[in-house]
Amino acid sequence: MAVFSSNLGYPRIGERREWKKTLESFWNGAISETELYDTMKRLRLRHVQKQMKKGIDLIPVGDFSLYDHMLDMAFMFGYIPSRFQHMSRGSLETYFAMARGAKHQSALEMTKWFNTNYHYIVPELENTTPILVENRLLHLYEEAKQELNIDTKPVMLGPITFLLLSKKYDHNDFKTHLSSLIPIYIQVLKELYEAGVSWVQIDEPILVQDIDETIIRFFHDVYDAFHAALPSLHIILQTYYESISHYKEIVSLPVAGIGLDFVHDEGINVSHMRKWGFPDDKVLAAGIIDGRNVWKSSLEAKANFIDHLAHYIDVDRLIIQPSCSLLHVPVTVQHEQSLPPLLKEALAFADEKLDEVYELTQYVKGDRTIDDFRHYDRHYQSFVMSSSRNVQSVQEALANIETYPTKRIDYSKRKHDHKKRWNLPVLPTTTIGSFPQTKEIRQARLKWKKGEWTEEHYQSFIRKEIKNWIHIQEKLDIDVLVHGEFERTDMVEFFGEKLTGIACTTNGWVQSYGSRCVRPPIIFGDVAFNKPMTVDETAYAQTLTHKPVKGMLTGPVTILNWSFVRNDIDRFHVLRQLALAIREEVLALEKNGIGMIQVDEPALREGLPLKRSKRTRYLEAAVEAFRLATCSVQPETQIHTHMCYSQFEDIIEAIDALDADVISIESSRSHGELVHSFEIYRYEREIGLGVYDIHSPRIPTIEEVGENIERALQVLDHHQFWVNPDCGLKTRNAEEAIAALKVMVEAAKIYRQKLVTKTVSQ
Ligand SMILES: Nc1nc2c(c(=O)[nH]1)N[C@@H](CNc1ccc(C(=O)N[C@@H](CCC(=O)N[C@@H](CCC(=O)N[C@@H](CCC(=O)O)C(=O)O)C(=O)O)C(=O)O)cc1)CN2
Ligand code: MET
Ligand SMILES: [Zn+2]
Repeated sequence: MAVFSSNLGYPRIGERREWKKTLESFWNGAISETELYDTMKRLRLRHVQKQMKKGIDLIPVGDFSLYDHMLDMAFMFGYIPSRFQHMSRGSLETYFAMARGAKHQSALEMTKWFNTNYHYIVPELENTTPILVENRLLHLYEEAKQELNIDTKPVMLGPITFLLLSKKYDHNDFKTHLSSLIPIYIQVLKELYEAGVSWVQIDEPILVQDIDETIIRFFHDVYDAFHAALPSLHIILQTYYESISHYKEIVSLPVAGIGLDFVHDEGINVSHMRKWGFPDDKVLAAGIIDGRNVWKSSLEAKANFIDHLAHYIDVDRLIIQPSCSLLHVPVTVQHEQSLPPLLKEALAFADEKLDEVYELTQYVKGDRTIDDFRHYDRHYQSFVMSSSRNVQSVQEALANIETYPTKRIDYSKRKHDHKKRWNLPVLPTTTIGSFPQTKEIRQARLKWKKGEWTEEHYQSFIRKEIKNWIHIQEKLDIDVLVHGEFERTDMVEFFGEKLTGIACTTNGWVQSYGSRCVRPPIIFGDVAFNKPMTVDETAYAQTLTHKPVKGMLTGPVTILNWSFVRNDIDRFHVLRQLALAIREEVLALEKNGIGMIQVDEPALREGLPLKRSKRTRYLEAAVEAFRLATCSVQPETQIHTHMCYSQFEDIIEAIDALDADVISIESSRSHGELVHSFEIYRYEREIGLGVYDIHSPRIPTIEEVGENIERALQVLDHHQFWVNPDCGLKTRNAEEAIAALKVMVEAAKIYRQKLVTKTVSQ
């Protein structure tokens, strides 16, 4: 055996977001299907070639996608929901319609990929019998072979994770679905093998969750079958994001290699190796470079770790790789021009991480010594010691954390104050915060950032937008207004730019879903409030209307989960620092006459640890942070919060414990399921279950919105219920946003009227 360097997945978006721009040009008709395919092919091959030049031996193919890798799997197996079956199978039109919805078909649901800010399309299996529509992996392998003469490593999601993450089938039929998928996987693998593939990576991240014995038995069925059919193909069974729960059983499966995450496993994977050893007929694909954070590694410490692994496995059976796909980090540090130099030197994005993988592989081969690594991360080390990480006022506040209120007067008492203060109609209407971020707004911001526009010019442009949208909201007759968030690039980045201790990149883009990207801020030091961040725009909006304007902030948990966080202290310390900083902003808004303040926590569910045993601690910390941020307000101030993109059933008690007066939750793509959880859990506060999907350009009908209201009112009291969209409207255009809101307000009015008639007739 030889030692290999490997990668699990490379960012799709391209160094300059070429991928995003190409997709969007195709969607708005600026380029043809052929141009789309050609550009995508060029990008895909460029990525393979780049990895080859960096000395990566096992280069993934199949990680690249035109939208999402789960959707690719569903598509490859012909899992086309019936509402799309009139479209031609395998066509690009069908593919994008499933992802984004079409005129008469709603899109498939989209949800969080494990504990990340990446979202996947949830396949709907219905009673489809899968077939192999196209062996995508074979084409990708052959493409790289023909064009670049590189033997790549096809990567795909394994059948068990695929099925467990899919929906619209009876889970009692899991076995039947699995039985029909196994031969198809085997066909894919067989064709790959015959084409000359030697290594295949099959991802089964579900193995890091708490799965039971029955599922483990299915793992035997699947991998026994693969082995029986293709005894000579080298399959790596790959896991990531956590330690695996059934180590002993999993490492005994008949595969050539096991991929483990040694970064996010809290030492558990190694302790399993210590306890049970590692089979001597397998390779260990060792994930030792952090694929989810951006700090340079201490290669010295990593080399020591490899030496430690050597107690349990011959080093010539090691594959050195990142802990997971590099999908979650930006492409390269190279193009960053505005980061403080010391910080820039402390960072490693995808490309730099691959260099680290290469270096460590050379170490295992004996071509590097630990001495060679001594100075590699010196900038990172000096950074760790810097004063930005030891701000006295922050440290003092943390030491006195118990002096900050985390409890308000009883909800039952303050609720009456709120009813009196605003006297809103039943089923009040509102929106989630953002209005369309048009090209014009983004370009204005770009000009301001480049210095072509003065601060005043930009500010007055933003005010014009606010004014326009306050008028639009009044005309639509919405009850609780928002200023529209026009001044924000992104809800997390915006606060990252203003808080002390956080830096923002210029080109550090990461895919969030489809073509949408984010630049996660880098929390490098102690976090502190500097000066009010949202008061000017919010207070200005309030001067324009007699209706209440809701202040709009991003909560501490979300800032934490959507940033790259320093790793020298416990994350929960950072969380408390963020909570105290946001608390200052809440108080500043309140002081300036804003009576409703929404503190968004869309990432609260996403941060939930994959292992149940760790959840209580996380949820306690998250709830504490939210309460630290919000509980210092006066009883008459109404605190709102908002969440989206998640399954909420298992955190509903924590949601309650936030003690927010009003919550809005995304629910239209999975309405029935969410409403059902309120049958079981008696939620007493005010709540808006999103009544239409904002991710689709489709305008909902009054009937659809009405049905959603009606279903919610079956389990929630009408005095509790708010009517709002699923999430902010920043990704829509003005025309779509206005048309949909009009429908929403009309539907709310119809139901209001129905309620009045009902009360009168009773
Ligand atoms: N951080 C985060 N995570 C989240 C969400 C979120 O809002 N934020 N929402 C959920 C869904 N995820 C989303 C992620 C991204 C976007 C989104 O709209 N992203 C925008 C980028 C937003 C942004 O930061 N824009 C900047 C920079 C825009 C830009 O590309 N500027 C051009 C110039 C302007 C132009 O010509 O368009 C350039 O630099 O070249 C700005 O507004 O200033 C995009 O990909 O298009 C939406 C939802 C869950 N996770
Ligand atoms: C991803 S949650 C978004 C909440 C934010 N207030 C907005 O409307 O965009
Ligand atoms: Zn949202």
